[in-house]
This record gives sequence, C-alpha cells and structure tokens, in this order.
Amino acid sequence: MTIYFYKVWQPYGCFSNFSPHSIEIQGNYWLTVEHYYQAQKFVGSVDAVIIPIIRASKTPEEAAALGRCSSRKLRPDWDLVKTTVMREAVLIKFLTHADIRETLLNTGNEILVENSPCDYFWGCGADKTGQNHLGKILMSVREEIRKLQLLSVCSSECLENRS
Ligand SMILES: Nc1c(N[C@@H]2O[C@H](COP(=O)(O)O)[C@@H](O)[C@H]2O)[nH]c(=O)[nH]c1=O
Repeated sequence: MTIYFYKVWQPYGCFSNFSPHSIEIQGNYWLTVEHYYQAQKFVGSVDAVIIPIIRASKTPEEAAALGRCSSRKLRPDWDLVKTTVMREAVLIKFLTHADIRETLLNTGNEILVENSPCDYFWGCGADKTGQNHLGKILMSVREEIRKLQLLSVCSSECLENRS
C-alpha cells in the first residue's frame, strides 16, 4: 500500500513540512520544518537579511511565500544542499515529537508519497511521476529512527547485564 499525504488537515498531515511541529537547530527555534527550509535558501546569500524575517513568520505559508519570492538571491549551492538541509530538519522533527514519531514508525514499510499536485521534486506531481524526495526522506528517517531505537535498547541491555 502507498500512503499519500499533503495538506496538514488531511490524513498523515503530520508528514507535511507545514505541520505545527517546531524544531531546534543550532540554538535557533523554528515553528515548522518549512520555516527552517525556506530560510536556509539564503544562508550566505546577499539576501541573508530575510532569514530572521522568515523565522519570525507566523505561519509556514508566510515563510514559504517569503522564501519563494523570485526577486531574492538564493545561495549559489542551494540545489546541491537542499535535500541534505531538508533531511536534517525532518529527522530532528521526528526525533523531537514522540507522537508523530509513533505515527511514522507505525507506517511499517509502506511507501510514503507527498501528493503535491504541482511539485515534481519534493512530491509526485499531478500525474504521479514526480521524484517524491520528501517521501523518500521520510522513509529514510523512519529507518534511521528504527536503528537508533535498536541501538538504545541494545546499549541499555548491555548496561543492565554489567550491573
Ligand atoms: N505541503 C505543502 C507544500 N509542499 C512543500 O513545499 C516545500 C517546497 O518548497 P520550494 O522548494 O520553495 O518549492 C517543501 O517543503 C514541500 O514539502 N507546498 C505548499 O505550497 N503547500 C503545502 O501544504
């Protein structure tokens, strides 16, 4: 089975980057993954003044609109780093919030797809042929969290055996 998600108020809305789950990265708080992701477009760019404004946005829609404004200059390496930036933020989101971590882990090995009608990079696009990078990141984060949980079970068993 494939699990499709997109809008926050639809099923599996917590997988959307617009979901209201804050993250802390290097001492800064971001209301949503989308706030962080949009701001990273301008790190080291001549338009870096926009970063705190994006961070202070009241909603992820507002943050996305600021980050997508085509008159601003993106950092030159943005296309190279954007999936790494996204993965880090999504991993931190699911490590931070236990309830949605359970929702993610409970999807088993189902395929996760961002059902965006217009985004062929992060989502599957209108005709479902898109690259679905957000879905791929969620599946890889799901795997990573499972490994981390196994590690912590093993290390606590190990500590118990020693005492
Ligand atoms: N969920 C969701 C969207 N999808 C998100 O948009 C982001 C891509 O932004 P950009 O790289 O600027 O095109 C990325 O986080 C993707 O998951 N877009 C929306 O307008 N509304 C929404 O509810």
